Amino acid sequence: MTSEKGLLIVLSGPSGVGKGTVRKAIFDHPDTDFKYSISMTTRQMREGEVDGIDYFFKTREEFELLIDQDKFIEYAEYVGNYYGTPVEYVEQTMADGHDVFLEIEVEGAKQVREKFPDALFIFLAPPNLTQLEERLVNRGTDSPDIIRHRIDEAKRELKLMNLYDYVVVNDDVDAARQRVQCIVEASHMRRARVESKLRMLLEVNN
Ligand SMILES: Nc1ncnc2c1ncn2[C@@H]1O[C@H](COP(=O)(O)OP(=O)(O)OP(=O)(O)O)[C@@H](O)[C@H]1O
Ligand SMILES: Nc1nc2c(ncn2[C@@H]2O[C@H](COP(=O)(O)O)[C@@H](O)[C@H]2O)c(=O)[nH]1
Repeated sequence: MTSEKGLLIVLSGPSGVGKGTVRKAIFDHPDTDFKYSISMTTRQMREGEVDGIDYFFKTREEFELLIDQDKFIEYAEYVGNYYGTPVEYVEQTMADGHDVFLEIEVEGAKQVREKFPDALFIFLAPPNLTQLEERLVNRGTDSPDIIRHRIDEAKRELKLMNLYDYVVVNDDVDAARQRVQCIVEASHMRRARVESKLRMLLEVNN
């Protein structure tokens, strides 16, 4: 990495598209050296989830206090629960020179874009809506009502994919993992080129 500050990588997309699955494949891969920002949420813990690993689970009161204290770089209310990205971890980790990876929904990504215009925004898209619904049903974590709500949200979110730097279709987990890693690598190369050009220009002007 040539930049002192790490890159902020935002992976977003509708619920059930496979963001968590692709993220796990990325972090299980030996080439990956970025850090994952664990979000806070007020939703109920699912079977198998661990506090502090999957999320930091908070009550609504705790979360709202953190909002008042400006402790999030972004937060959103999604299908009845709050989700947010803790500011301290992200800023400190990037300042230490590490890339930070966020896996968040679309409204939160919009807020990150306003605060971090240099971040890299990747939209993970499903091959189609039928497969998206099948994935949510097969995952078996949500009631039919919640799945309907998430699909309604997905229809709205899919219309916003053109606001992203890249769209990756998750037709296959390993292929999607490779595409995301490639996009991050290309982004680093581009940053390095721009920085070296800038250095040259500054030398010429001095
Ligand atoms: N490429 C794929 N092909 C088939 N199934 C997939 C693929 N990617 C993920 N899945 C499955 O789809 C389901 C949803 O995946 P996952 O939980 O990773 O989605 P998500 O986008 O993180 O959802 P949420 O936003 O609700 O957390 C899981 O059961 C997962 O195993
Ligand atoms: N805006 C944010 N969205 C987040 C964050 N962490 C997770 N998420 C997204 O919420 C939905 C629902 O998640 P689930 O675990 O209940 O299925 C999903 O799209 C997540 O990516 C966050 O910090 N901010």
